Amino acid sequence: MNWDELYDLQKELDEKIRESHSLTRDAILEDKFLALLVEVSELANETRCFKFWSQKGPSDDSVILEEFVDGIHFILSLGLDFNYRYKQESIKKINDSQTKLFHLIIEKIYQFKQNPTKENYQVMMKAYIQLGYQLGFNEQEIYNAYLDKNKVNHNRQEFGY
Ligand SMILES: O=c1ccn([C@H]2C[C@H](O)[C@@H](COP(=O)(O)O)O2)c(=O)[nH]1
Repeated sequence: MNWDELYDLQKELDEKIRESHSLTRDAILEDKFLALLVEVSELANETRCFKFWSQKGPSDDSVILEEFVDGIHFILSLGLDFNYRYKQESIKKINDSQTKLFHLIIEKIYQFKQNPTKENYQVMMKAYIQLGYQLGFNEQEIYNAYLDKNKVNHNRQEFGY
């Protein structure tokens, strides 16, 4: 994965959003953390992994992948706010349930919010990618879906989302 390319694309999008809504980084930081938590919850909702009361299966992979890359957007964006970049690490697929991995990523997001170090940023992104792998996506799929959604986000800003 070419992470530098993704950070550069995210930077362009974030700048466009901040400029068109006349916002500063500081003013939106708390909202951005909440946005990330909401995206993680929307993702969980599409997987339906926690719906022990229901027989219905998960949404289509394309829907789940789009939700997943919404979260990637916000994690990249937080990296830009703190001037951190995720360094590619080898990630082993672990056998924990999806529910466990959702709890783990939520913990790591709060850990980073409370103590925004470079190490905690790395751990947060790693936990998120691990979740993506567990959901069945590979790097190439995540990369392509990020590019597609980034374009959608640019269009939305141009057409008054
Ligand atoms: O500063 C921002 C604000 C939003 N988004 C992107 C991330 C998600 O892909 C999308 C969220 O859009 P909703 O569909 O949840 O409105 O916007 C950014 O990349 N940067």
